[in-house]
Amino acid sequence: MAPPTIQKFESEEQVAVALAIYILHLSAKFIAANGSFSVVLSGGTLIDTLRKLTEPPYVNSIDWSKWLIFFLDERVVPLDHPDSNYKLAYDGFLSKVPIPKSNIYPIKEKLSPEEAAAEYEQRLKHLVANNTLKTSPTTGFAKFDLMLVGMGPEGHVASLFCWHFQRFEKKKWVTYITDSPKPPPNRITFTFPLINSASEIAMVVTGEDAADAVKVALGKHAYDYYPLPVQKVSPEGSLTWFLDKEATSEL
Ligand SMILES: O=C1O[C@H](COP(=O)(O)O)[C@@H](O)[C@H](O)[C@H]1O
Repeated sequence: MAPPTIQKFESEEQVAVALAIYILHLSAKFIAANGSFSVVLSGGTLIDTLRKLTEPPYVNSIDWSKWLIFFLDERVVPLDHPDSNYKLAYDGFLSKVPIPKSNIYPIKEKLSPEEAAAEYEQRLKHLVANNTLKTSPTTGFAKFDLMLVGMGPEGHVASLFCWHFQRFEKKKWVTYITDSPKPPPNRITFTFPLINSASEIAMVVTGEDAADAVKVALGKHAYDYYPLPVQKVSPEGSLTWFLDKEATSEL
């Protein structure tokens, strides 16, 4: 992987603007090259940081009809449950932009975590087989154009947590967890081989709660040891960090 690009901003508002410009350019680039733009959303604070995309001039400058939306991780709850990442994304972002409903891929409801993970993985493999999604020639996993990745204050990404074996998964594309340390306990999540097959990853991290984990991931001794899931984010494409002043306060 090429060294990550680290972009630091004075405020979360500036992060939101820079992120909108970055996504706008990638959207145009991938649509021109492939006719579509596959985007993977995290939940959490990321969704609010996408707000500029729903406003002029950005909202009118994007060909939303070509976007395909996937979920990096999901809580195994009904899609209208307050804990659902789909509901968070729908209320805060997807309902405000004209992405066709058939281009949005939420998890299937009423399945166990294990079944929901297997079903989502099968659906991704089907989309690769019918050329809706690309494959990484290096890893054989699906190759998404852009993953928008948030980070929890203790350094988790997606639903891949410290001290949980899912972060070492090598074969599955999507796995599950039934004892998430952050509620709710039942979740499905993309695995690191799938995450790291992406063309572009944006790590979007704001707020002082994240400062300690940012120090471990990006500070002077960052590469001496690898205790945090976020340190395993290492795509075959490009990695860009979007950080506000508070998140970098320990660097
Ligand atoms: O539980 C989750 O947490 C992470 C981080 O959320 P944040 O609120 O600290 O930004 C999020 O990226 C993930 O999608 C979500 O399920």
